Amino acid sequence: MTAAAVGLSHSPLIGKNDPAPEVLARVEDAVAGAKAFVEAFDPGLVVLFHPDHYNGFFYKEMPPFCLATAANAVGDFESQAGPLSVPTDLANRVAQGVLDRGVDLTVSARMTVDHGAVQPLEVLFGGIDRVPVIPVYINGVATPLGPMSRIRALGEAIGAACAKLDKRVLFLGSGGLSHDPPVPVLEGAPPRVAEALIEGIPPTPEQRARGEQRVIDAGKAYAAGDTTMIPINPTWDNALLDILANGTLSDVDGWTVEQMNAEAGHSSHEVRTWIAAFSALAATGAYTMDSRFYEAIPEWIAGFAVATASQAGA
Ligand SMILES: O=C(O)/C=C/c1cccc(O)c1O
Ligand SMILES: [Fe+2]
Repeated sequence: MTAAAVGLSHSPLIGKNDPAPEVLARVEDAVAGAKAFVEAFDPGLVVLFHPDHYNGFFYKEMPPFCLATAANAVGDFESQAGPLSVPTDLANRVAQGVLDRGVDLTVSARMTVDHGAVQPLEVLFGGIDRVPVIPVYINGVATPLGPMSRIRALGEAIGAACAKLDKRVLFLGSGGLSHDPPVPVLEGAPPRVAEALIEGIPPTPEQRARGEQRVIDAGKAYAAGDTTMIPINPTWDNALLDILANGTLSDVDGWTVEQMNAEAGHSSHEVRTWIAAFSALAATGAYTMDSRFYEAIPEWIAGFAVATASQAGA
């Protein structure tokens, strides 16, 4: 088995509230580099660690993480809708391998995914159905959130399970880094919002459009410096990228949810997808980070990063 990893921030505001052209050009360069890396690696299987933004997972059952044996994209923020190419038999084998290694994984035979899963597939592969992909949801917004050590354990178990496959496997993490978009919170929510967060009542097109406009407006306010959101934290973001580059992944075990909220915003937990992806790669052997890009982009409400890594000596 051969493995590689890519971490890629996502934002539903890309193309809807863009930063200055020179910032955009730097991002496009970094993304083009990641695309070239992926093309050269030529994965036979992608394991996609992604969060959800109350489009697929709701409080009636909210697992800390869940592996899909089939998945459908909802099409929020004009992202692509429809089925992903999930190889069900392989997904079941990986799920069994994770459970055999003592991590209490849940599975979904009909996972709904949103832009958090779709955007990296669109950006790196040109669509959601171009490559066999096993989506692995990791909760990054819905409290209570578990310890970072369990995310490492999940990533390691998935890496070890995939090492048994005769495949070229790309571990892809989608999200983060520091950011604090206006994602709804169950605690203290008005009854109608609470019901939607618990039951997952699909929004009407008008409700969805209003919710999306609220995020776009927040991006404009964030960029104008007129906001109550926790600022993007480049120091925190670069410290995380250093940990990933150095392979000292257990350094995150001491991070607490409260500290992450305060220092990097309430959606900084999306970095759990990066931790899982790099832990999976680390479980297959030593690795090197081949490329690393970072820029704070308030217009996108994102500490925006792109990184690629491959097995040492590959
Ligand atoms: O409201 C949502 O569904 C998500 C918003 C958002 C904004 C900026 C960066 C992200 O990672 C997001 O998910
Ligand atoms: Fe997100």
